[in-house]
Amino acid sequence: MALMSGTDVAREITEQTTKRAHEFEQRTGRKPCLAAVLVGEDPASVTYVKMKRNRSAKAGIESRFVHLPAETTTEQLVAEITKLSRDPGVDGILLQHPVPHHIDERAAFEAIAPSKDVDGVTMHSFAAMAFSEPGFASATPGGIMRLLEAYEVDLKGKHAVVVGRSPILGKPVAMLLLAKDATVTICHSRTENLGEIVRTADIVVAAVGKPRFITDVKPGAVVIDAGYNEGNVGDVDFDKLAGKAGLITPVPGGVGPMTIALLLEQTVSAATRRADLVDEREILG
Ligand SMILES: Nc1nc(=O)c2c([nH]1)NC[C@@H]1CN(c3ccc(C(=O)N[C@@H](CCC(=O)O)C(=O)O)cc3)C=[N+]21
Repeated sequence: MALMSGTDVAREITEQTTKRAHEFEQRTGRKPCLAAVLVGEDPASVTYVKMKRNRSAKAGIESRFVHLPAETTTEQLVAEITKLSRDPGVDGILLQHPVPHHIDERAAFEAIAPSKDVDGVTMHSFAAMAFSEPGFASATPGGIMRLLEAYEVDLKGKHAVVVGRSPILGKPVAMLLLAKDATVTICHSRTENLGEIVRTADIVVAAVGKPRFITDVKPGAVVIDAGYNEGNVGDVDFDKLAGKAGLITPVPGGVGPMTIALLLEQTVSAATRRADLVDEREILG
């Protein structure tokens, strides 16, 4: 068994991001700017947003925090996000998931301008991932793909089993694996014989949201744990699989840091692209 260190790969990516953020500032006189939107006071979400903002600051990215009360309506949230979408000082927008149940999350996500969707949560970004067109990857799926790449995991023709089908994790990571010529199976809460299917996988991506749910794999399988349950517990029973997997991500120190690295990298890319467009407009008059 060998560990896949998200911490190490994320550090390398963020070094590059920091350089690019600095170049952006030299060029435009301002830092790239990420707006983080949080609705309500869920303690885990408060912590994640804080982590993302701290990591942004360290990389030379300014962050703006829009903290809305739990009673915010869909209309109010859409209005706030639309404002950020139109604000020329904002390069990227992150709406922390989950939002309170009474809010139409899809409507809120779709208020994010595609050019600022650095967290890859809109239908536009999903379609780009599904069609292998340029665009922003969902942060966690994008991070998982970069981790597999860094450890030179061969995906072509291999059986990848994704456990979970959420719109910002299971579904998009399945699309990205497919684009790399993996044979992809998506399992979920209604799947029959789930354990049997998982045991046929060369690569397992656990994205179910159930602590230590994956307890057995094929010997030598590559195991990616995208779970983030309370107390830093993943969806994979690490102790049970450590001796059996070929490569495995720890929690913490695996997918989590990669998610943030991708968010920051894509924020600088969004900023740079917008500055390029402004320059182009000036040249063309
Ligand atoms: N729109 C949206 N985009 C997200 O990307 C998103 C979200 N909503 N909602 C919540 C989940 C969760 N998430 C994590 C990111 C980093 C760590 C992370 O870096 N964790 C550290 C440990 C945490 C610690 O050090 O305390 C690690 O795994 O090493 C975990 C979880 C992003 N999410």
